[in-house]
Amino acid sequence: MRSTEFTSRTRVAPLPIFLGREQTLNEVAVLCKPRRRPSDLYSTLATISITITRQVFPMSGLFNGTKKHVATYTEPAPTEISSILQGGYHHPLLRQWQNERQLTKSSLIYPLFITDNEDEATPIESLPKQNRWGVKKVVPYVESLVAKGLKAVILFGVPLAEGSKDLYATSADDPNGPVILTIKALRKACPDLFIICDVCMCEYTSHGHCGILREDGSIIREESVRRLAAIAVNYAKAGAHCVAPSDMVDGRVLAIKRGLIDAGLAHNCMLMSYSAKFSGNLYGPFRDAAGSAPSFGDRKCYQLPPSGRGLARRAIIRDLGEGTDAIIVKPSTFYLDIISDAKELAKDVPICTYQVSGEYAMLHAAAEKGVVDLKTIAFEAANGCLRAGATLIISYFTPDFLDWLDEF
Ligand SMILES: NCc1[nH]cc(CCC(=O)O)c1CC(=O)O
Repeated sequence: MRSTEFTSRTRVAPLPIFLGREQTLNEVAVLCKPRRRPSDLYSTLATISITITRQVFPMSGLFNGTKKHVATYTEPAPTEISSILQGGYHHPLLRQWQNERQLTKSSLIYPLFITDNEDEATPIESLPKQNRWGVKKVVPYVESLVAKGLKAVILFGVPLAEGSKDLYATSADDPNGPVILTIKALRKACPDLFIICDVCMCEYTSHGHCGILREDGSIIREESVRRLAAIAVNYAKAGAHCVAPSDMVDGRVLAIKRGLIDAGLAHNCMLMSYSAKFSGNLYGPFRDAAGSAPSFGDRKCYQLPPSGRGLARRAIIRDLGEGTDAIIVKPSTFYLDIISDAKELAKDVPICTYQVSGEYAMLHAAAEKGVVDLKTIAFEAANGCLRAGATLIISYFTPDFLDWLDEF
C-alpha cells in the first residue's frame, strides 16, 4: 500500500479521474505517478478534474472499505443550439445591450420639498439624504445637480407658518408661497431645467385631505376640481412647464386642461396626471416631510384600492380622454403590472412612475441592515420600472443616479 504517502495535507494537482466507480487508494496512487497515467482512465467520456485530496479523504472510508459517495453523470447528449444563451451577455456592454430601455439622466425627475422659511435646509428624518428646503437654499443645490446633468424636478410645497392652512388650500398658489417663488427662482437660475409642480391640496388644507370637504368628510367633487384647476393654472402662469395633479379627485384632469386652455397656456404647459395612484402604505415618510397626513380618516375613498387593477385601467383611459399628456403610476415597485397596463392602454403618451418615499426609505433601511447593496438595488428597482413600460421615473435616488450613471 502506498497509503503512507497521503495525508490530509497532501496537495496534488487536479487529475482526470474516472468517477463511474469507486477509487481504490492504489489506483489513486498509480495516477499520482508522473507520466504513468493508464490510457483507459482517459478514454472514458466521463472524466473530471479533481484533487486527489478531495477524492481520497476521509481516509477512513477507503481503508475500512466503506462505500464513499461519488458524483455520477447521465449519458452525454448533443447540445441544442437553442440552449445556448450566454454568448449574448458575457461582456458588461452586452449586458447593457440587453436592456430594452436604458436608464438615462433624462429619464429622472427629482422631487423637492419647499418650505416657507427661505433659509431652511432641514434633513427629513424618515427620508434619508433628503431635505426640506427654503427657496434661497434650494436654488444653489439644484444648480449643483444641473451641473451633473439633472433635467427635471417636481416641486411640493410645505407651508409651515402659523395659519398657512385652511379649508380651501389657499396657500397652495399664494404668489408669495414656496412653490410659486421657487418656480420663478429656478426658471431664472436654471433656464434649461424642466419644472413640474405637483398639484394637490393636502399640504395646504387644515384637515390634510386632498380636496374641499363636506361636513361628513367626503370630497365635494365639483368645487374641488375648480379649485385644483385654479391652482394648476397659477403654477403654469408662474412658469411651471408641467402640472401633475396627484389629488385623485374625479374629473380634475378635464378641469385643469380647460383651465389651461382658457388661460392661453395649454400649448406650453404639459399636463401629467397621476392616473393610477394607490392608497397603500408607502407614503408615510412623504407625509412626515410635507406635514400632509390627514387629521382624520384616510384617503381610501379617492386614491385607488391597492388591488384595483381594473379601476386603474379605467382611470388611465378616462384621463387620456380628459386630455392628459402623460400618465403617472404610483407607487412603482409593487405596481409593475399597472405600469405595464399603462404602457398598453396609453401607447402614445409618456409613462412615468413614482418610486415613492416608502419604497426609497425601505431600500435604504435594507441596505443599512446589510440585506442589499444600495446602488445595485436602486438600479434593479429602476430597471424593473423601465422593463414594465415606464420611460420616466420620479425618484429620490436622482442625485445618486446622476453620479452613478457617470461611472459607466
Ligand atoms: N397628495 C400629495 C402627494 N403627492 C405625492 C405623494 C406621495 C409621494 C411619496 O410618498 O413620495 C403625496 C402624498 C399622499 O398622497 O398622501
